[in-house]
Amino acid sequence: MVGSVLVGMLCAHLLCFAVMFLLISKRLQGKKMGMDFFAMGNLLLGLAYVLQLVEGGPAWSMMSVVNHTLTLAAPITYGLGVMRFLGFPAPLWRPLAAFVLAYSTAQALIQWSLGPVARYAMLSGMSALLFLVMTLAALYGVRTFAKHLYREMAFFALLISGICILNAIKFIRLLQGGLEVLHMDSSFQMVFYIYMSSLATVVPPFMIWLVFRRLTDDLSQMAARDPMTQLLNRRGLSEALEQHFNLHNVAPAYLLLLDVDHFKRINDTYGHQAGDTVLRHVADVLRTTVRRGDLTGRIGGEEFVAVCLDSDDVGVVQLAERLRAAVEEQAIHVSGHDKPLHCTVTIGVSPRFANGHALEKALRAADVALYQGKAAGRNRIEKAHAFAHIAPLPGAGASATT
Ligand SMILES: Nc1nc2c(ncn2[C@@H]2O[C@H](COP(=O)(O)OP(=O)(O)OP(=O)(O)O)[C@@H](O)[C@H]2O)c(=O)[nH]1
Repeated sequence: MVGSVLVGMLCAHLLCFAVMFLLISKRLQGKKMGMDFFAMGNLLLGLAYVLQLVEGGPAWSMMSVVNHTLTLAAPITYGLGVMRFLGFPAPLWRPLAAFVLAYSTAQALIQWSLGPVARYAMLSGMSALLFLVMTLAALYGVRTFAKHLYREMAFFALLISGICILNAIKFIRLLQGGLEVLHMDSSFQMVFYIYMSSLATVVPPFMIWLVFRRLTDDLSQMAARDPMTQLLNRRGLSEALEQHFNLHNVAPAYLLLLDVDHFKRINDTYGHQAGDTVLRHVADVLRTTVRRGDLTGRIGGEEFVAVCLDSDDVGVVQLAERLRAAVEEQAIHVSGHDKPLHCTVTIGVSPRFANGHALEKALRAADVALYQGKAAGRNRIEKAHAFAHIAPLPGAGASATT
């Protein structure tokens, strides 16, 4: 009786959260983050437990075959959902259909050749194996593809390793004691159902938390980046610099302000779309030319920024020269035009500065140098005077610059 109540509650949890996952996945539209798969997984497992309740105990029937197949199809679907969440393009229907066919056939063969105990043991053994693979994948993910979800993946691995262990114990007990073990009110089954009910209560809010985290991460990424080039915007640069200087003992930085020469002429001659292609090209050059760890941004129409971290007066000018030469040398292919375009940039270099608050001052200093570079003929590098010679921005406090 108690066993049936536990299984009934488990069904209710699974099916309710299946509906919730489905509603969330509908809301997420294009980027469902595996929520539709989790809804399907919960539905399959919920239905499997409904069948178990209806059956009452071990039996050889179509219902039992379907029950076993659904019980294993659910973790496969969850696994595929986790892959989706992590950004791998996992398909659902084909692997699921292939599994349903293969496992239903295997059940018939095992039942006829080895008997019912072997069929139930196969279910527990396969479940233990599947959850073991999922636990190992989660642990592997902690060190590799899901490093940013370190705590979440470790917690997930802990939870599912519990089901793995319980199924492994059930497998052994089935082989030793036969189908008696599966009696709904046996103490082992009670522990099993209580653990499953706890999981069915804990895991869905946990998954929803993961989606929420991903969405808020995406939002802050969007707020910090320029949508056209995916470089940092002014806000993103400021935050990244703050973070950099919050680390102890970091060397001062330099700011390079790049402006595409005669960009209005490019727009006017080739059109706005060609202008956008040129901007994306300059962004790519910037991204690929700076050192790993340096910051790159777009702060206005055709104005770009590189913040050179951990360098010196000679190194920063070398970087500026590399950037200038790379932009000048590379041809830009624009759709609708046979001949590739060429463009140049003028670069203003700020004096070095040592805290995140100095960004505005550094921009101002680099801008003055840039203006001088434009006046001197463009396609060149101009290094700023010391900050002391630059008129302070309205409202800017004294910054610890060097
Ligand atoms: N295609 C495109 N054009 C933009 C974008 N943002 C600003 N612009 C254009 O960039 C041009 C900037 O022109 P100016 O400020 O006169 O500078 P310039 O022509 O590059 O001249 P110099 O900087 O003096 O060499 C303007 O025509 C803007 O309309 C953008 O996102 N895409």
